[in-house]
Amino acid sequence: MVLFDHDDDKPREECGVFGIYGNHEASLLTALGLHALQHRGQEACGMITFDGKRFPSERHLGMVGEHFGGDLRTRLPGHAAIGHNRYSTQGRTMLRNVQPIFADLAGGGFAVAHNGNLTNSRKLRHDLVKDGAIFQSTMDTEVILHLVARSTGKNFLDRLVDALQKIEGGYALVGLTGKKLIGARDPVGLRPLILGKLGEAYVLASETCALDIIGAEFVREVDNGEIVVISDKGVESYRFAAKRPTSPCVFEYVYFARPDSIMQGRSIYEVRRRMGHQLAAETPAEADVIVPVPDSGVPAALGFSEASGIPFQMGIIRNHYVGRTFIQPTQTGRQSAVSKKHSPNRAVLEGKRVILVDDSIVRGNTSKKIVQMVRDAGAKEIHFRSASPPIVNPDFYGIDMAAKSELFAAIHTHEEMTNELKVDSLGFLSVPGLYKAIGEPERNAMQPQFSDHCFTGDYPTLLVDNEHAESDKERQLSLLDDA
Ligand SMILES: O=P(O)(O)OC[C@H]1O[C@H](OP(=O)(O)OP(=O)(O)O)[C@H](O)[C@@H]1O
Ligand SMILES: NC(=O)CC[C@H](N)C(=O)O
Ligand SMILES: [Mg+2]
Repeated sequence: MVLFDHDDDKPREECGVFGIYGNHEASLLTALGLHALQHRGQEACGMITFDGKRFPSERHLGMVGEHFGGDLRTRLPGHAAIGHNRYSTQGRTMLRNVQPIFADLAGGGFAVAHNGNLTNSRKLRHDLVKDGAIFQSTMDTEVILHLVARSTGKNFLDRLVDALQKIEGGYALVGLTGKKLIGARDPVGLRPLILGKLGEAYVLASETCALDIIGAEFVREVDNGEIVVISDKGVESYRFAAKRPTSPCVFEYVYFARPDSIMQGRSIYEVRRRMGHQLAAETPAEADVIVPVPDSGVPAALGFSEASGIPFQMGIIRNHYVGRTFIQPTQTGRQSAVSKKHSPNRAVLEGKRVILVDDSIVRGNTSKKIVQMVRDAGAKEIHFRSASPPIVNPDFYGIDMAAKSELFAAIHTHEEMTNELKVDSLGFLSVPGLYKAIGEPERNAMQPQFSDHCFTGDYPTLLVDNEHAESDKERQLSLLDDA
């Protein structure tokens, strides 16, 4: 008998991670960094510092601005800190599932914050529990702490390497011990992690926008399969996986990252604008105005307008007090956020032939509502364009696209989508067009330059949990009902 609903452990989306070592305002700077990374996770935020003796820590449900104001130097003192913005992938939104998570290991304290999603964490968790491990959360991330704790490696680094070699999936990790700030990136390089410098202090962050906000300079990206250890000795680098070409998640370029961030030397904004150029070339339409679906559709719409010569107009106004909708944890939350977020600008739309440009269509929540809204505001024709290809496969590395049955393009033909959206025409960017926009002449089918599984079905890692059938008992990760 199942006593409670199964923990809703379906993957959702990204998270933001930040770490700093060697600055006595570490917590203040971490709060700023997390603030710049708010778009990567809106459900919870947390921070842990090291003050020379202990690990002051705060973990909250909600956003950074609500919790990390005031005199943080008193609340969270120390010269080193790590922080996290959570967008849950495994484990519901509740206090015990807020990161960073901490453990008192035999050798001292260890805290970790994770962006990404592990694809074998449920299998590992079941094995660990059988072996006596007591889990405090239902997050995939916690298995890392248990694996480090149980490793017989001779020092901390060996134990961490041991743990990382057992996990599969996507991860950018920041870790903190009494002596070190640690960064690690999965062997494929699915999730982003960069190294920066602020005076004598070193910084780790998901995106460059978090360096900009604190005035830090970009040093380099953490390599796929690399661990960086930052201590009083400076930065040391170790490999825990064989060298292979990196293949970051292409969705960072499409939607996740902030447009002012730089990834792999590319401006996200410029990439998205080029997606718009490409989209205009591949799926032209006759129209009076190009209207972006704010926020993430804006650069591509601008590009579409540049390439087509059709004027760009703000035909949809975005309410600034509603965040990202796709990263809401529930379908009801997502739908109500979409309605509150966008309003039609009748002055632009009435009597016009409109091309609506968004970065992507996932479940179709946004596009369906927007089209209706634009129609009600008097648009004569509506042509919907997505600046990414149809999303037809689920993601298991930290994006909220777990079930194929939820993906609009996976369950409908092109004609059905056109009818369901009630548009005059519908167009998507092609996979070759996407690669071209990012700056690659073509996709390397043997070794794709990006993890593009949501479009192609080509998964870069093993999907252990997905292939392992769980019993009812196994699916229920925790009986503690404290949501
Ligand atoms: O098809 P759907 O399931 O609706 O998901 C896709 C939509 O969600 C995202 O917007 P979001 O509101 O999350 O963020 P944004 O403000 O950055 O565009 C994305 O930009 C699309 O607009
Ligand atoms: N979106 C993320 O990167 C989430 C990290 C982690 N898997 C969690 O659920 O907390
Ligand atoms: Mg959007």
